[in-house]
Amino acid sequence: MSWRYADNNGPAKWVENFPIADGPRQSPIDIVPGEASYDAGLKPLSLKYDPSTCLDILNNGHSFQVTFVDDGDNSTLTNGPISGTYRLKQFHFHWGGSDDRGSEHTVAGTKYPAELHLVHWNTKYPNFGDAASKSDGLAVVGVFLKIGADNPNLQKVLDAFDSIKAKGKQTTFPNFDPTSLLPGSLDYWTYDGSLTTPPLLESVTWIVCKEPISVSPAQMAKFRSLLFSAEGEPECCMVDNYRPPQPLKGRPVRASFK
Ligand SMILES: CCCCCNS(=O)(=O)c1cc(S(N)(=O)=O)ccc1C(=O)O
Ligand SMILES: [Zn+2]
Repeated sequence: MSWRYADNNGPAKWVENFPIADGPRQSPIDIVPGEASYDAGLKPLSLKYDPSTCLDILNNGHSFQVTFVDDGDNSTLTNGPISGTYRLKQFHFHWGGSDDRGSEHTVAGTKYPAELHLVHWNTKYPNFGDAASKSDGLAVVGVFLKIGADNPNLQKVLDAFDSIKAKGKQTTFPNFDPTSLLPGSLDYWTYDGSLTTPPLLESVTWIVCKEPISVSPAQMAKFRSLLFSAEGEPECCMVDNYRPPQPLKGRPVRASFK
């Protein structure tokens, strides 16, 4: 099924092929800081990434992703709200057609121009695909991007875009350290949610950082130079690849900070 983000195949239509779209723990959500409850039991995040596990960068037709070797515990997420060890599988972004929108999570209704997602899977399961179907199978760390100074670490990712402009294009992307894309503070909100793209599986522990990282207007323009379309198809700019906030349905949102 070729889901996208346009009016005829976008988020409002996904429920037709993925009924879980109307499920009890869908993502993203609007995070209302005043309604989040501080949980002193929440541990700090432990993110330990090995740049040598970075493999390639791919335009998958709905975003681009940087994929990691996940056959060992080289790049992991531990502590935070989760128990056990989760391995980094890939990171990707969501962004808007202009700087006033693009993030999936919002903070008291505020949209950021983009949002980074670092996807990890629980090593209590044999592989990513199996984990993706379990209620505690995945943990995604979300980081907001805010318009400001040029981000030289992000620029390393954007410099690969000329080789992956169209859907299906892929190129090697060695020795990148995703730690360089994390904000100075790892204070976070956490709640139980889902994948934000089909199959929308309700298997994600969301960990959303309070502090954004910077992105310059020129760098945002570079994001918007990618294409949803494959080579030989009419060009369709990859923009507005975000799902809007979904009903909280009584879920608690916890804060790791006061
Ligand atoms: C077995 C089916 C799993 C498909 C989900 N794969 S994923 O890497 O977790 C993912 C997460 C997300 S998200 N926004 O982190 O929920 C978006 C896209 C993808 C993707 O596959 O491109
Ligand atoms: Zn995502």
